[in-house]
Amino acid sequence: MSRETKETDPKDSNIYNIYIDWLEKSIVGEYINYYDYSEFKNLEPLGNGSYGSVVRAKWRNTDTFFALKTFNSDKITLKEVVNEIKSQKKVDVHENILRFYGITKIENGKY
Ligand SMILES: Nc1ncnc2c1ncn2[C@@H]1O[C@H](COP(=O)(O)OP(=O)(O)OP(=O)(O)O)[C@@H](O)[C@H]1O
Repeated sequence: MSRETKETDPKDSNIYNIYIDWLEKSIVGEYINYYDYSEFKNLEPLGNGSYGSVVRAKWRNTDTFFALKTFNSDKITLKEVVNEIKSQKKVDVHENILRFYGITKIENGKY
């Protein structure tokens, strides 16, 4: 299936809306912390994974640093972002698993 066909397929856009709804309801219901992207400063690249790049960022005027993971929309669907968040919540009881703090939205509207 070509990319164009995929994007205009109403079935796909319904699925997309289901995941956008899940994400936005989780943010509004405060099940997931939402950080304004403008609160992150001093962005420095950390590495690249199969989903996209990871940067180190300073939060507000604190000494707290976060690793911000971005998802390339051409490689991953929103469904996979949501599934990653759900999986992370199930396994974050282990000390070797990085803690998931929350989500932000970059200028182009991507989470
Ligand atoms: N919390 C972190 N602190 C420091 N570096 C990190 C952190 N998270 C990710 N990185 C760096 O970014 C790279 C990419 O991370 P990412 O989680 O996207 O992928 P991965 O775990 O390496 O592999 P995959 O994409 O297959 O899950 C890592 O290999 C690492 O170098």
